[in-house]
Amino acid sequence: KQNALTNNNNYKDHKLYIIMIGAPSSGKGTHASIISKKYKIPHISVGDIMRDEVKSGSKLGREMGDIMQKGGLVPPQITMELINNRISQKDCRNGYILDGAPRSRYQAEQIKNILSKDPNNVNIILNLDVSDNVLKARMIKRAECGKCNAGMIKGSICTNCHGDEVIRSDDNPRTFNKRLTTYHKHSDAVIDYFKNHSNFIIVDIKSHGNVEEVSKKITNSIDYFISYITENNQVMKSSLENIIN
Ligand SMILES: Nc1ncnc2c1ncn2[C@@H]1O[C@H](COP(=O)(O)OP(=O)(O)O)[C@@H](O)[C@H]1O
Repeated sequence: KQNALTNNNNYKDHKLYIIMIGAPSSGKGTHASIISKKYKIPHISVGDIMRDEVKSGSKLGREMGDIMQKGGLVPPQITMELINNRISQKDCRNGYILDGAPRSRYQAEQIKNILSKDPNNVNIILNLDVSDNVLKARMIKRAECGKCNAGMIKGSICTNCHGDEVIRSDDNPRTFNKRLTTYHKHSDAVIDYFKNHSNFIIVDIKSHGNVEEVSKKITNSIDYFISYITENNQVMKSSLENIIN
């Protein structure tokens, strides 16, 4: 169903904020990019922002690069500063999709505080759920475009901009396993934190299928949410899980 939010990226006083969480290789970046185009909200990839800082060669970038190469988390204050700088830009005024944060309870608290300032925000947390075996198999096959950062399969050309592939230096089995361990260490705390805050809706998306299948589930859940708001003029405060999967 088309409505004001999809056309105009806000409905009355509601703005759309989507937070993508999920393990490395769960598809956060791919789906964030699809959602960004469909709902006309900017895609904020925390990993890309950090990689840009590393590429800049700054002292901060060098320190961050070491941590990222070891599969750890960049310190929380630095992470929040990078996120805050980006989301305070003009294009984020009417909502955005945050891909790659929060990754710890502290980040969850900070992001909750930012998004709770406006009680009319539509805050959807998409939790991409994929088993570790599938994640590992995906990592071995994946590359990304050196030009536009879109996700792609190794040995192909970018379908988005025809750019050449690059393989992320942290997509090797050793670093990947560490990233996975880091993810499992924090993910329950992040999800539990939001479960206790009623102005955030958490949608668990079983993401084992192909991109189209998963994308359909995601779009259905967002559209369901939007039509609820359109019809009731209030933000829904219950779980969508049963409707989506
Ligand atoms: N919110 C964050 N907090 C701390 N570190 C982060 C955050 N987001 C990204 N990073 C760092 O950047 C790396 C790459 O992140 P990302 O590109 O999102 O890939 P993935 O989710 O596949 O691990 C992470 O392993 C971590 O070191």
